[in-house]
Parts: sequence; C-alpha cells; structure tokens
Amino acid sequence: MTPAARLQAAIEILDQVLAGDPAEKALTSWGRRSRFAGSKDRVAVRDHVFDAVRCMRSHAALGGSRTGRGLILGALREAGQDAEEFFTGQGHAPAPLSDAERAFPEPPEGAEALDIPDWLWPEFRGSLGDQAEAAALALRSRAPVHLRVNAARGTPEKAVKALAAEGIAAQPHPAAETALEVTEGARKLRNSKPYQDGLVELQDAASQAVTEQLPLQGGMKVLDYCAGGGGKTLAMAARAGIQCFAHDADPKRMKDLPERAARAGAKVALLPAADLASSAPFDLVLCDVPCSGSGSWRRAPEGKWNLTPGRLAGLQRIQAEILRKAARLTAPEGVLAYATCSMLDGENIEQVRRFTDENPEWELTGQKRWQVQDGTDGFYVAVLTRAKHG
Ligand SMILES: C[S@@+](CC[C@H](N)C(=O)[O-])C[C@H]1O[C@@H](n2cnc3c(N)ncnc32)[C@H](O)[C@@H]1O
Repeated sequence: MTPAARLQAAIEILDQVLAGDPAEKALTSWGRRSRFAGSKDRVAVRDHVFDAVRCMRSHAALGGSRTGRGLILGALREAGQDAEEFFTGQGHAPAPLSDAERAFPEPPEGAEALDIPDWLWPEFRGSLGDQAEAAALALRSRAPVHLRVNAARGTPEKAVKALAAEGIAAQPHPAAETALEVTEGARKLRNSKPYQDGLVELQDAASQAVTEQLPLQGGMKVLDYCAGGGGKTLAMAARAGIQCFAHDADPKRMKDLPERAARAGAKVALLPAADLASSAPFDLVLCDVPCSGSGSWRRAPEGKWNLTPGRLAGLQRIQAEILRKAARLTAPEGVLAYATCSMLDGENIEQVRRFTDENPEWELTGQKRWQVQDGTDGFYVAVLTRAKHG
C-alpha cells in the first residue's frame, strides 16, 4: 500500500468509529476485507487510527470537520505535511481536497488543543494543577511498551538478555524493580520465548509499582477483589509465600487468568461471589476498581470521549460500594488497598476521604500517584489500615 492508500484506509475506519464502532472492531473488519495489506500496512493504518482517536478534538478542528477525512487532514496539518501530496485521488489515495477543505481553519486553543472534553477540563486541571497541560499533552501520544519480569522465572538482567537474543531491546524502567521498557522490536514480543515461557508479561510500569506499594509478606492470604485479566493478581502471586485469591463481579474477565497463572508458574484460586464471605477474612484486599481510565487514555483513547459526567458519577458510586464491601472481607489487623488507573482526584484521594469519613475505624496510612507525563500510565494507590484506638 502507498502512504496515501494507508491514509484512505484510516479515513474509512475512522468514519466507522465516528458512527459508533469501537476502533478495534473497525480495524479488525478492515483487516479481514483487506487481505492485500501486509503487516507493515496494518501497523501503519492502526497507528493512523489510534493517533486520530487520541487527538480527535484538535485534529477535527485543524481538519475542518469531525469526519475521517477531517481527522486525517488535521493530523497532516499538525505534522506540518502538505495534505495535497496525499489527497490526490490517484490509485487508492483520498479524493482531492475541496475548496472548503483547503481553507485553513483557526488553530484550536485551550481544552480543544489539549484534546480534553470541555466539561472535564476543570476537574482535570484541579487534580493535576500545574502539570495538567503536560499530562493532557502526554495523553495525545502513543504509550510506551512496558514489561513485568516474573520474579518466579528470573531477574530483569536475565530477561533483558533473553529478549535481546530474539531481537527485542529492553531496558530497566525506574518506576518498579520488575519493570522493563521495550525500546525496539515490540512487535516480536508475543511470539518470543521469554513471553511464551512466562519470564515477562505485558504490564505498565506504574501498574507494577502499585503492587510494590502494598505491605505484602510471606504467609499472607491476599484477595484481588477486582481481578479482571489478573495483571495485579499475578504480580502479587509472584511474591514468595503469598496465598492468592482472585474475584471479579464479571467472572468472564478472569477467563485467561488460569492460563496466565500457569505460564507464570503462579498459584491463584478464583473465587465466585458466593464463596467470598466463607473464604474471608483476608490479610490484604486489593480493590483495583473500575474507573474513568484517564491514566491509560493513551492506550484506550476512546475512553476519553465516551466518558460523561453521568458515567463518571456512576463509576464513583461503584468505587464507594466496592470499598464498603471489600472492607468487610478484611481481617481486623488487615490491609485494604484501593487503586485506580485514573488521575482524577474525585476517583482517588476524594473517594478515599469519603470512605474514611464514613468509616472512621479505617485510616489512610499511605498513598502514591503516578502521572502519565512521567512516562508511565497514570495510577493511584491508597493503603488503609484499621485505626488503633486506646
Ligand atoms: C480496573 S479493572 C481491573 C484490572 C485488573 N486488576 C488488572 O490489573 O488487570 C476493574 C475490574 O473490576 C470489575 N468490577 C466492576 N464492578 C465490580 C464489583 N462491584 N465487584 C468486583 N469487581 C468489579 C470489572 O469487571 C473489572 O474487571
């Protein structure tokens, strides 16, 4: 495919996304009907599509319309490229620009230029203060590829060497002891021996750092209450002597967890809701709650545009409910940990404050946040213990 044909493919896929299809689904159906596209074409088209979704507002403004053509035109203008070179109408290239498209619009400003929804900007700025612009700008670019080295299988040094032998360059990431950042060859990862053998897992460095903040000790009985695919379950289970349980309100989300645990050489027991109370108490309960995902909008940019004030309020109600339920499963001297991949105070410190105000027997004994402009996903973790009176 020529560069212009790749842009035309992205335009068609983006029109489907704007009509309501998830980007992954639109890309998959394009891939199926485009057998002629080679692997480099697929990667390039995918990058065009996700870049456009990350920068939907500003590129639509620069391109003069919220359409596939407008978004790609805006992307070319932002990159300082001459769109007429690609919009030629020849072969599979996009049709030539109309007079209206040729007119250069006013450049976007404020939240529009930063690709944050207007309604969210006050909360975003309130949460991130003087880092708000840097965070919003970071969310406009692609996320790095981070790996977690499975301590049960080897050291970071061993993993770096094993990856290098397969043409994948990686280096330690400062956010977590187990974290590596892939600097070259990321596309070879899933078929590589270190990945297939469970020496490395894909996981953002801050997500790994969350479990490093937990006071885990050998002999502890630990529950991952919102286990999902099990990223944090496995990170905890890799610690020696931990007895690990995983639960999720939607058990289908955990369907790959047994296989991932087997690959990692970890033991994890899945707990359905009916067995939670009889398996309690736990020494540590981690609640990696559903959230806006604002810290991972580089990886899942549609979340930025799908969030509404009503959805955010709904998520905050669920977060509060999860904390209340998980607290009841925690042993008297146990630890309750609360984590989000959000950078919004309303889902983080304010949520924890509401919980400790309503449940004064709990106190906040530690918290940490990671922000997207520092090179990881945005994350937050709070560690709560029962206050000792008298
Ligand atoms: C942020 S994801 C978890 C990600 C996972 N911990 C990981 O590291 O890969 C949140 C999970 O919470 C689950 N969830 C939503 N509401 C819940 C509830 N009321 N109780 C337990 N889990 C819930 C969702 O199904 C989802 O899998």
